[in-house]
Amino acid sequence: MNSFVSATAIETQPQAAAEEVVRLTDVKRRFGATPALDGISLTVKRGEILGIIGRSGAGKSTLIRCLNGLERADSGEILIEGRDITRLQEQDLQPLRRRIGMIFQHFNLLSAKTVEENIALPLKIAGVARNERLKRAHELLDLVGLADKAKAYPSSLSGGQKQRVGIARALTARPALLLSDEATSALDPETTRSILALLKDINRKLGLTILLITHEMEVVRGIADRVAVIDAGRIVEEGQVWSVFVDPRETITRSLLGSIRPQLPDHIAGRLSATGSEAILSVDLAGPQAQGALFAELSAALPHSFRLVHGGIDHIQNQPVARFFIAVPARDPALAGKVEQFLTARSARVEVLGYDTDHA
Ligand SMILES: Nc1ncnc2c1ncn2[C@@H]1O[C@H](COP(=O)(O)OP(=O)(O)OP(=O)(O)O)[C@@H](O)[C@H]1O
Repeated sequence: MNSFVSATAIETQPQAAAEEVVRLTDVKRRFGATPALDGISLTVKRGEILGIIGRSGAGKSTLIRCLNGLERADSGEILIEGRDITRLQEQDLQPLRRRIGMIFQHFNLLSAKTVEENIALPLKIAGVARNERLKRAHELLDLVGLADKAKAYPSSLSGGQKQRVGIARALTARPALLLSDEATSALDPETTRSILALLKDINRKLGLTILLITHEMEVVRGIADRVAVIDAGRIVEEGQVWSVFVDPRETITRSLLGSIRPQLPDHIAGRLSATGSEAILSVDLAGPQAQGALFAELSAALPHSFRLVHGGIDHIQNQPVARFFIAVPARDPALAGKVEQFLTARSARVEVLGYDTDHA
């Protein structure tokens, strides 16, 4: 973990405004026949990290452009710290845009300027004196762990270092909201983890509100408090990250969760049919139950009632989240029902996926 300077030196300006930094109500934006945003309603509370996840074409970029006022919504309200940006003229949007810092997939740094100049640029544009803006740039370089790179040019930095500069620049004007647009999509997994750790650290230290737009559930899993799934311009599922992981309701959410959630191995899934010698059940559960002696108790209550096939326990937002696959002998047709009853009585979600005949 990096050692960062005291957050008090660079705190975001406290605002007397409402708890909600962002509130969208029934926002619509259509391009010809395509409803890019089809009635989006969501809120982001101060200090919260909200992940918005969706496939390509789901409406993420349109949502970002509407949020920073680059795109006009056809209808609906977009409140940033209580002010409806859909009603503002272009010249009134400018100060509001300064309340939103942005980081991008490809960093968008100016190659002819040094790291400190890149970071100080928003203050230069705002007319802040050179000494003051460089002081601020150095505070931010300390915060992102790049104090020794002030005089370097972006071309000499790694992708992770460039994104740290991008984060520092986004924070220069002390924004109320950090908007992250696929900020880790161009980075390798290890660098992604370090950038997510940095964002979480800044969120904790500064109380910074972060809206993460991504197509990767791993990013959401890493740092978000809540997740909203966007599909065809609509929020189709929303909740605390751990609860969406344990009980995804929508097919699109299950698909986005993909391999970061245990799946029945392909060679077993491919064998499943409507009859067979064993029923294959998925078992999902979260909280203390996920770490309890659930299977030992099941074994004691119903001896020889199951075989563990696959799965494990993950920890999301400090919550144990478990997903297992078990095989239950089908010779006693009532057994699968009894096992299911035993597990559901202990708050597990159980689904019979099919029957297997060949587990040798
Ligand atoms: N300027 C535009 N003109 C016409 N159609 C557009 C325009 N911008 C977006 N769309 C359409 O609106 C829908 C949502 O697009 P958007 O770019 O917001 O999705 P996205 O989730 O950001 O996708 P990606 O991850 O691929 O960038 C798509 O069907 C897209 O083709």
